[in-house]
Amino acid sequence: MDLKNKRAAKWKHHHFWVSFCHACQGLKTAWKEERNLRFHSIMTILVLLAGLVFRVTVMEWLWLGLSITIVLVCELINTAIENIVDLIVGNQSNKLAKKAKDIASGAVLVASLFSLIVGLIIFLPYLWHVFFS
Ligand SMILES: Nc1ncnc2c1ncn2[C@@H]1O[C@H](COP(=O)(O)OP(=O)(O)OP(=O)(O)O)[C@@H](O)[C@H]1O
Repeated sequence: MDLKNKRAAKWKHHHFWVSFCHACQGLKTAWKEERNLRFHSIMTILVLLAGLVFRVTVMEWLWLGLSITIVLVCELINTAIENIVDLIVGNQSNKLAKKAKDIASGAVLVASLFSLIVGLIIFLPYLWHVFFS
């Protein structure tokens, strides 16, 4: 094993709970550092409350759950990509860094638009019922 592989092996943990704690630490860091993630999390809580208030069906819960999960996962991957790009280029302006970050943000945008459409399809009929019937 060469020096590089030995160093990599130092960080390797094969215990499930150690990996689980690292994943939780990652969520905590992302929550602390990413304003957008906090915004999406607050939206998630509002959507879950709306689901409870309107007593949405099981199928609707599944679509809401899928939409929320896709947005949060994209936001976490976007954050990881931003950190990797910053690690590589630091404070320097770089065309490829911009491209990578913009594309990662694009993924969050696509997921958010999908969630918005799902939310409108599910909640508009309930709102219509409350206000117009
Ligand atoms: N090193 C860089 N070189 C050139 N442009 C950059 C660089 N870093 C960031 N940018 C540009 O600035 C934008 C914002 O980058 P930043 O790292 O602040 O992410 P952010 O504001 O957290 O983005 P997001 O809203 O997607 O989470 C990027 O999408 C990119 O267009």
